[in-house]
Amino acid sequence: MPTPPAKPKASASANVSARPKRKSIGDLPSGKERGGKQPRLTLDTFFAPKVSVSVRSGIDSVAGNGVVKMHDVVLSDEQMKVLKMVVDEEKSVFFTGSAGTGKSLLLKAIIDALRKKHAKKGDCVSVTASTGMAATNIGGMTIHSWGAIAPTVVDIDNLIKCIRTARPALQRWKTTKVLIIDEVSMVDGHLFERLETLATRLRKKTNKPFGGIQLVVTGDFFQLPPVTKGNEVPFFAFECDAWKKSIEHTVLLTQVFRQKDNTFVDLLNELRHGSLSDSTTAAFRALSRPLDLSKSPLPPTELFPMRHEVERSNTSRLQALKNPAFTFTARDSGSAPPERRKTVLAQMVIPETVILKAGAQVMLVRNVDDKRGLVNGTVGRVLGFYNALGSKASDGVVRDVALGDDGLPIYLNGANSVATGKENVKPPSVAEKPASSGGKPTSKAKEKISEEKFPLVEFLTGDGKVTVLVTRDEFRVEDNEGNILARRIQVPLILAWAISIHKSQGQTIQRLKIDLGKVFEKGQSYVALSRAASMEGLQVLRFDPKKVVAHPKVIEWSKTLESY
Ligand SMILES: Nc1ncnc2c1ncn2[C@@H]1O[C@H](COP(=O)(O)OP(=O)(O)OP(=O)(O)O)[C@@H](O)[C@H]1O
Repeated sequence: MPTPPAKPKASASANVSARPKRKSIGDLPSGKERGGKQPRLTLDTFFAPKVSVSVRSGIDSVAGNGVVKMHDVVLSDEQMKVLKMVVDEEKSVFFTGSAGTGKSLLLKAIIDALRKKHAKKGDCVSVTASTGMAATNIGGMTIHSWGAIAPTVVDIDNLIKCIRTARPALQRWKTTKVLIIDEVSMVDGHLFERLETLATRLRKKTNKPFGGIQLVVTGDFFQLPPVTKGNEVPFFAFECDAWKKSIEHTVLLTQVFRQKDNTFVDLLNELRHGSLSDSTTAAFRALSRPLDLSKSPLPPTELFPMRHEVERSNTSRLQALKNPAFTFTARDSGSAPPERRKTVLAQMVIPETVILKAGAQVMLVRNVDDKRGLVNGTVGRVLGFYNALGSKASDGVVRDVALGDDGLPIYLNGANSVATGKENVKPPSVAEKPASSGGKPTSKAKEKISEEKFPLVEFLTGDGKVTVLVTRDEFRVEDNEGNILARRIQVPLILAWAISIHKSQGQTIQRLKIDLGKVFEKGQSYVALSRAASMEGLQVLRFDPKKVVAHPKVIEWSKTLESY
């Protein structure tokens, strides 16, 4: 049975402090600032635009026997229960669970199923998340962008006036049947309240909460909290009245998939709640030993709380490599005025310049092939730089490559054909012999070979190694009418000897090194440590139980949750 809606003990107004004034792309001036000769504003002038991404996930079958598969993964009973509750029973649901319980995977299954169900009704399924990164991962928009919530417009009547001038946003408010919100732990309670008010006022009159929109909300409140200024106490979404009114069912997923080792799962669970027994503390301290480097071609990825620490670590390690550097400069375009375009491009996960060398550790920042583990967050090592085969060099992220006995790459063009190439030699010759799979070279493989050389990367996935040539891909930001404000064509890789804890959220990392001495935020240690797939692949430095803190409000509230 689903649990009844959670009844948090903390009151909606408890520990609430002034909301931080956050800047976003083209913040709307305040009411005062907008007086006088200012041109009439439309919402397109200030809210963050839609981020367009490719999410290549899908349900393989929604079979009559009720079994749902995400590619080769079969949803568990508890995941199925949520899926049915959302898709068949049309309930407003919040599903949560500790790190690795398959919330993201389930959400992708839900999105696919809802889109299929509502295929004829256009865009009535709205996919959003609290942060740009999280939105990118599920092919959605930030909740601020979706709702046209200008952080600087405090007065709700003013905000409504603004939204009414933005046809696409108003349309979304009116036509949405299901609103999905991912990584809800970072949604400020005041924002949630505001969304509910807007839904009630902008949509047809109804007695139903949230203007009759079905909510599908997920996240883990033990992970990262809403951003606050200084020492402000966060006001979590679960604390606000709108939450209590709108969420019909709360489901706690209990089966952890990321870690296979139950001992590790138990240790992480204690860590999640921030109350560690002596034996758990001892177990984490014992993980300070260095990882066995002979067991993997890659050194462990280091996690840092601060972006500048990440940059310093990556830059110094790149410099230490003696191999020649290959610089990939983004090809940028877009219809936004130059300054605006610059701001939009600066916020993309992929930088304007990517400098790589053979031997560099890199991370894929695109979901390319879930089935083979080539997803946003997969880490690999650059083996060398080679030409892409085929007519277009920038037609899509990866080309399958295997290394031949002579150490040269064999290009697998599609499933059946091959060609070989030499590093830094242009163009590589097209092999006439069939691949080991027995196919023949396609005509495409014989077409003109691009001048540009791309990194050949050996990725380490949960199932082993996958070697692919990573070509350029398109990152784009659109406004709400689908106009491309900014487009960046770039190799979808970032350096990954080190990454920030923020960027690591949602990822599964096979080999990880974390220095907890530098961690400051509640939930941050848990997010960092729970990325590890195993204890064997995890090194923890300066483990200090005092740095492992869960927010007391979250602990209290979580006591009201039970598994379904
Ligand atoms: N039903 C399932 N069967 C097998 N593997 C699964 C299942 N559900 C999820 N997984 C796998 O478990 C891992 C963790 O899943 P996922 O990232 O969805 O968890 P999460 O709850 O969103 O974690 P986090 O809160 O840390 O982001 C992934 O590798 C995912 O493919």
